[in-house]
Amino acid sequence: MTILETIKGPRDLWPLTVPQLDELAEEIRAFLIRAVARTGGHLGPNLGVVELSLALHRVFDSPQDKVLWDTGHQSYVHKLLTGRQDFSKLRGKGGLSGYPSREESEHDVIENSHASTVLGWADGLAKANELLGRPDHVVAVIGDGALTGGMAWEALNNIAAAKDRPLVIVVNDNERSYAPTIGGLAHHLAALRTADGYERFLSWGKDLLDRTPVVGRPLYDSLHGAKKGFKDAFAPQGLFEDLGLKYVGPVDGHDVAAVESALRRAKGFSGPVLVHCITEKGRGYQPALEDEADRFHAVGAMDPQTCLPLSPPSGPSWTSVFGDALAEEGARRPEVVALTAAMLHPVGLTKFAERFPERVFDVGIAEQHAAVSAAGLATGGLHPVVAVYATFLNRAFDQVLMDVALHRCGVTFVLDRAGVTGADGPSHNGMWDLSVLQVVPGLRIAAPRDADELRAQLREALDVDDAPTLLRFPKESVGEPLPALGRVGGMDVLRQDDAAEVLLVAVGAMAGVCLGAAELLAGSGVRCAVVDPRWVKPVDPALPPLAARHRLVAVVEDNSRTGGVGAAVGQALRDAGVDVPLRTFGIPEQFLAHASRKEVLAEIGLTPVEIAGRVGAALARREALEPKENQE
Ligand SMILES: Cc1ncc(C[n+]2csc(CCOP(=O)(O)OP(=O)(O)O)c2C)c(N)n1
Ligand SMILES: CC(=O)[C@@H](O)[C@H](O)COP(=O)(O)O
Ligand SMILES: [Mg+2]
Repeated sequence: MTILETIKGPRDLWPLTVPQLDELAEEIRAFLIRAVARTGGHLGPNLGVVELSLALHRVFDSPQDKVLWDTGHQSYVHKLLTGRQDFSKLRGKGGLSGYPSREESEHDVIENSHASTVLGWADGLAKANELLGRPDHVVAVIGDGALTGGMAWEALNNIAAAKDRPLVIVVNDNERSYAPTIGGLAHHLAALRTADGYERFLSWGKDLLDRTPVVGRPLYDSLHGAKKGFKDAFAPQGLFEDLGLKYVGPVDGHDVAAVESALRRAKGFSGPVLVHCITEKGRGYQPALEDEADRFHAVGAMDPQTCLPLSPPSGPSWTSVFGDALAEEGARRPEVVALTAAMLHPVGLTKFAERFPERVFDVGIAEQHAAVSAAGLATGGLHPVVAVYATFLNRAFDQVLMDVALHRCGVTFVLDRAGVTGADGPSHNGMWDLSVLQVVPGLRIAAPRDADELRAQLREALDVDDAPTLLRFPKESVGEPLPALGRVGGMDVLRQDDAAEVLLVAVGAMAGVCLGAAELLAGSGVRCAVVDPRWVKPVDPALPPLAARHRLVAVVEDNSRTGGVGAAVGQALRDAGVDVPLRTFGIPEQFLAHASRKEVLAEIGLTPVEIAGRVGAALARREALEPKENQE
């Protein structure tokens, strides 16, 4: 039996010796490589927090003490130590979530996989403990990447002010988000890392000079006098200490005894304290360590020996089509610049960055800053393209509204992972953008249905320099071209039928689903036309009169039904005095449990069969309600 198999809960760690802990760490790494290669997941981040997780659960008594994880993608070891060792369906339907989950365990608190929130949670929990007289500890783990998010600093500002409120912050500093972490903070963390090197260098120098006859001592004394200036130059006084936080570190995050000692010291402080752990993303797995792009930050199911994907993609992704198109546009349009929030490669900016390195800005995990900086770039005469995952733009809504749109800035937002993403769980689905952004005056939104449309709509967006534009597409292969048979207003006709009873309005990647539904309906004698609005906001003025020529209209979108495109179409029809019955198909107003995109789409009825069935039933109900003489 392995040591790992004996760990049923954190307290089983407490009696272990350091050699046993080192052995357990190796067992855990082997487990992670084997299990995550089989299912896919965040392998690199979790390989980097093995010893840290062991030490945390030896020093703190979870769940009484709260162990909190920022972003939560690095909580696999935490799960292994808190009674969850069946990773066979990790991130899959009915299996373990890839993030903390209260439903799974009392040891889990934050399920939200959006970065930079952990310190806010910790601030609140520590205040609650103080007010309710609980002696429990709160320890928050935040990565160096997540620390570049503004929310982290809002929390730090509050935490540092409460000098007598215990709270332990662990900075898991592996020098990377996906790519190496950017910005002044990264430089400061690096300086703190050298602080340790500086001290070691100093003690080495002192020993050497002590052993140097005659000149040694006087030389050491003069150097020592210069120490203050030298230290400030090479290891500046900690930003965190200047804020008012106690600082412990830097600590070798892979030396479990050292981490444990630092955490025990921190636990003993009566106020807020920051433990700076130096770790290595991908530790213990050479292919991850050699992965310059992102140290196997997030891998698909793969062969652990060859690292080749077990199920290669069926075709080019939307991301790759966008990346190629933007690089081409960038060659023609010198005013185009690109912004990423620490996800240059995942959002497809690699090629653009290779060709125009001076025209790409990685702002760190700071989507709000990206939007406001883009407003500045646009006002300065450039055309910024802000490429983010759809769900992460949620936090920049006010900046899109009040900085970009209010000032009519020509900024183009490109939302990857729009719609159901699936395996990353409820906080990763890009299911709110078409609802939340409906209220932004002047913002124009496009949803391409295939690669050609993505390229065309990107060009159209880049031509707009007096208003914000936005494109959105899902996490999947881009699929076959879906050619237009004609155009009505600005809308493409995908299935032509002048005698159609039903009009299906297909939003973006739902075009294929609508064409499939129309085919099924035709098989049961219901004639359908299918249109793709292309630009879904504002609603095309040609849509109400077109709708009026049908007996039923259905809008199908990979977005929340609440306040989405379907709702906007309904409002446009009413405003135009068109009272044709309307059905809206989309994502229900709920948080979706993790499963594959395909499984989730089936669960929520965004499939040809389901849509055909419900449209057919709605039409039948309409017929049943109509007086006989009205029916053709
Ligand atoms: C608001 C937000 N933006 C972007 C992401 C995507 N993302 C997930 S993990 C990650 C990098 C996190 O880096 P760090 O905090 O240093 O953790 P590490 O992976 O290095 O352990 C990013 C950018 C996110 N989860 N949340
Ligand atoms: C934790 C996080 O937010 C990202 O790592 C995300 O899981 C990546 O998603 P994709 O795998 O879809 O790029
Ligand atoms: Mg990091």
